[in-house]
Amino acid sequence: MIPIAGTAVLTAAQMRAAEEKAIAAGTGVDTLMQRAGAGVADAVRRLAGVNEVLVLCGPGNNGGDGYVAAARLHAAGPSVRVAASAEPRTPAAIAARALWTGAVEPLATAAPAPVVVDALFGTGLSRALDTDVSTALNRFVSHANLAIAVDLPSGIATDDGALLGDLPAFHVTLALGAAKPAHLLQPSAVHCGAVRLLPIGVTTDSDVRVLSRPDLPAPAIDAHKFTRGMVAVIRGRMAGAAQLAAQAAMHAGAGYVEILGATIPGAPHALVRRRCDDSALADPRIGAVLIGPGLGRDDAARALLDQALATDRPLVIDGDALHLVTPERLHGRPAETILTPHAGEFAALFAASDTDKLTAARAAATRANATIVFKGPDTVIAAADGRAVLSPAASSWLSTAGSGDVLAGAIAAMLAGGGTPLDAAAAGVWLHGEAARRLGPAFIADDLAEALTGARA
Ligand SMILES: NC(=O)C1=CN([C@@H]2O[C@H](COP(=O)(O)OP(=O)(O)OC[C@H]3O[C@@H](n4cnc5c(N)ncnc54)[C@H](OP(=O)(O)O)[C@@H]3O)[C@@H](O)[C@H]2O)[C@@H](O)CC1
Ligand SMILES: Nc1ncnc2c1ncn2[C@@H]1O[C@H](COP(=O)(O)OP(=O)(O)O)[C@@H](O)[C@H]1O
Ligand SMILES: [K+]
Repeated sequence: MIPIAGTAVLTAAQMRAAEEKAIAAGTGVDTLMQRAGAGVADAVRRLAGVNEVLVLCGPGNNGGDGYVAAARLHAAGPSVRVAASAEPRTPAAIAARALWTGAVEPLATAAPAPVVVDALFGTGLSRALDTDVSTALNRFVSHANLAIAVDLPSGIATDDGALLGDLPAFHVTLALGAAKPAHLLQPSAVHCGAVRLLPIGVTTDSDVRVLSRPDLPAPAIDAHKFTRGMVAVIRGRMAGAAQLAAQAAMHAGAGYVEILGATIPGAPHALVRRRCDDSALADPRIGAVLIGPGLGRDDAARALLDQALATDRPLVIDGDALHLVTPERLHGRPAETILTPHAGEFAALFAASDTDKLTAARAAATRANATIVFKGPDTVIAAADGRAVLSPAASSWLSTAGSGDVLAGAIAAMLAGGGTPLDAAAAGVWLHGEAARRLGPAFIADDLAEALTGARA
């Protein structure tokens, strides 16, 4: 049971390919199922203690994992019962079923237990759950003190996180072999509870990974303010938003932050103010320019955006600027670009799409030749080369005005500090989430900007 931070994320097809590779190399599916079932039994025993366990088994290999786990749990001591939705159908699941010597109760009439283990369906789910199955699953989970899903909560679409039925929420999900997009994308992720990885000896590789704590060392002994990263924030119509972003960049660790345009009274003394002209933007020491927070969408805003796009400095584009730019305008830029849209800005920039958030973000990154931070309760970060990072759900208290400005400032600081755009965006998202976690409930964006200092430290 290991945390999924930093691990590879595989689709159902990629997982099957990894499984087939292992099988071709001599590790049979029965061996993989034994490893999976043993890992599940071990995790359940640790989490459930002496409480009675009810294992729900489906017809495929997810059910097979359930039978193996039930047999192993029984051998280890705890009281275990098994209920099944259908007879096992795959050879491996049929063999696993034979290991369970106790009764197999019908799903509809089985009594609940304090601990329920859902091994009904995993990556092979091909359609919505039948109502009788989802009714039974809800009944068991609502009566349990602890609900554990094997690989995925049954009824969740592995690759896009859609809910194929009326699903309960689980406390823990044990991802077998690798995390899947559904463990991180909404609406499914919230049904998974805490996701833990059970390695099963299958080599898993992917361009998509789970967000992890970035490596952000203290400044080098010979560091000075410009080597730590210089951020220029372009002020637009609403100075407060740009100032919030600038403060966030400072608290996230940038060595020098300037606002291009007038500040407002009470701005931090450490914040430098300059006129926004071509020479200010051409300063070669600038590591990242940020435009968009509070920019406005009028002609003055368009002129500022033109200036920002013309610089040869790395650029973070947020907020209003995302309504003024087009993906095609970003193609010729001589330096890296990061775009930080929420769902509305994403739709305005790339047009609404009916694909899942990961696919949409990756396509958008390629189209704009930029790194995309597609924000929300399941933030997806995608690079133009196809790599992507999925963030576990951050605090829902982030749904407060100005928290996006803070994120943009944090990302600009990371970019100015010298990271690749994908690493910088991921580090900014991590710092933002960590600052929110440290604050607990009911904070405002100004608190969040300040809390970046603690998260960065
Ligand atoms: N990858 C690995 O390395 C390893 C994977 N392992 C495990 O295998 C799991 C994947 O197993 P799997 O492919 O057999 O699919 P699974 O999720 O058990 O369900 C398929 C069955 O359910 C049926 N069915 C589907 N939807 C349905 C519905 N709504 N309502 C009713 N029936 C429905 C479907 O029938 P069909 O669609 O053909 O009609 C088929 O019979 C994976 O999650 C992991 O736990 C480990 O054991 C070892 C290593
Ligand atoms: N329910 C939520 N759970 C987790 N994070 C959220 C949630 N709602 C918003 N966020 C995060 O808060 C930030 C909000 O950004 P944005 O929508 O641009 O706000 P604003 O424009 O007010 O600054 C984003 O980083 C987003 O991912
Ligand atoms: K399951």
